[in-house]
Amino acid sequence: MFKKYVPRILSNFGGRMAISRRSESSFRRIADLKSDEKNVSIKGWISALRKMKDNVFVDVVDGSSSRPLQVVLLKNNVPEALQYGCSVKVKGDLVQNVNSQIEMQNSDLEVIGKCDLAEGFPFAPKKKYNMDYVRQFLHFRPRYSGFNSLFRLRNEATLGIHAFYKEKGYINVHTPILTSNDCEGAGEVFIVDKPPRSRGKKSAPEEPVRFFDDEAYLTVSGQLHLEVAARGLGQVYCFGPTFRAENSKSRLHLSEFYMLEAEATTIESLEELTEAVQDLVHFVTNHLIENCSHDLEICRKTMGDSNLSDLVSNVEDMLAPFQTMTYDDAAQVLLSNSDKLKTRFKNGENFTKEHELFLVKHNNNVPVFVVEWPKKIKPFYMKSMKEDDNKVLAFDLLCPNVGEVCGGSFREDDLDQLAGVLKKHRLSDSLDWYLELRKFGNVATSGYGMGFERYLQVLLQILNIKDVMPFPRWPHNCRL
Ligand SMILES: NC(=O)C[C@H](N)C(=O)O
Repeated sequence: MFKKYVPRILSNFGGRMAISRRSESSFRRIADLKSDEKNVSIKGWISALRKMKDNVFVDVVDGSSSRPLQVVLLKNNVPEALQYGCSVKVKGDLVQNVNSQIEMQNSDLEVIGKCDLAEGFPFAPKKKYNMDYVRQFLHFRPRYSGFNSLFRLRNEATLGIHAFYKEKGYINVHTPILTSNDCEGAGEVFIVDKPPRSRGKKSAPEEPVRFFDDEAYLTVSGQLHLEVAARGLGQVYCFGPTFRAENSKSRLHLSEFYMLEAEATTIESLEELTEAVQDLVHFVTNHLIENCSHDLEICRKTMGDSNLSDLVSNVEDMLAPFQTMTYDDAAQVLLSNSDKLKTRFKNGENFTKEHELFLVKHNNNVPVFVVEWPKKIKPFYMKSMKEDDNKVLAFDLLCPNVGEVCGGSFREDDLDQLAGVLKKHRLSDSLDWYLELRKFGNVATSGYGMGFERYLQVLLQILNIKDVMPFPRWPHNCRL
């Protein structure tokens, strides 16, 4: 029997655990403040200063909210080092001011860390900087108002994603980052290499390199592991860092990004699969609107690119019913508009970014699923259509600003078919276990992978993917 263990710092109120006040910090978070409280202490950074005749009005932010707390200081009570950007401790009484906002009065302010523009702090008060400039200072970006909001949005979207899957009964699986499969057809892989200890020391014995003499890679997708987990758990998902080694410096690629992937035995048609993706996008977008609409507004205003006007979506576009068109229909649209395209489209081939964006625009900037793709341009694991063996049961979800945000398919589950495909791709040895999944207790699965940063780019109208990732990595750039 398990005995219920109640840690000393926890007390049990009516069956619900509450953390004892003794473990709480004496500092409060701005988001939690209410008016008419006295002697409240906060810690944060100065985001604005306004000097009046008798008072100085100071805006303090602490990361908990997009709204700063206004602190009123008497002029003769202002520390000398007080400047935009410095870190402070403030204590005072909270009241509701004439603008119905909470304000701190009778305040005592202590500067904890000075911040001097003259000594080289790269951001001046009230100035708007372009994203390329801000990106040079990854170590200060969380304090820049748009990024401050972005971090909270990423957090809230993550919570929304987990809430969505919990509601749908999916199990979160921690798929590995180090993996021995490099063969998804998803892109180029980073190879894991252990540096030989002997390097530089002639006498020491040679140490094995790579992954203890074996091949190992940084994951390009958790899909194959999810296919394992789904045949046991039914409905699974993973959400974690994913790595691609393409030498691309485009505004849409990172060497490390977050991908949300799901796999299920319970979905029976391509229509159901695309519906599941639409539900996910709608749920997470609504979750963000409900929980951090001000952050959404700030992010779009300070970091969004208004030059994108004909490419961007409104938040509402992400909540509209998405469109669906077959690859063949999409191909017809591109062929009949070839005079408007810079890159030539050849039927049966993949779309370029320009083609993807053209198709979205053609659908009035509402996200569009392109379904039923030619087999020869899609990865080996996709299931052929019964009606046409040259097509696979797959989709790409195309969105404004970025093009493809999500891709998915039914997986080939026929043992003989898959054995043939693996043989053709010389994968029979490395993916023997993948084939065995179809041999013992098999059930068909389908799933998808959504680029988290691309979704945020669409929602926030942000041009460059590097600006929706806290610490972006791209070719030749691994700062911090
Ligand atoms: N789980 C998925 O379907 C995503 C797919 N493996 C990809 O990397 O694009």
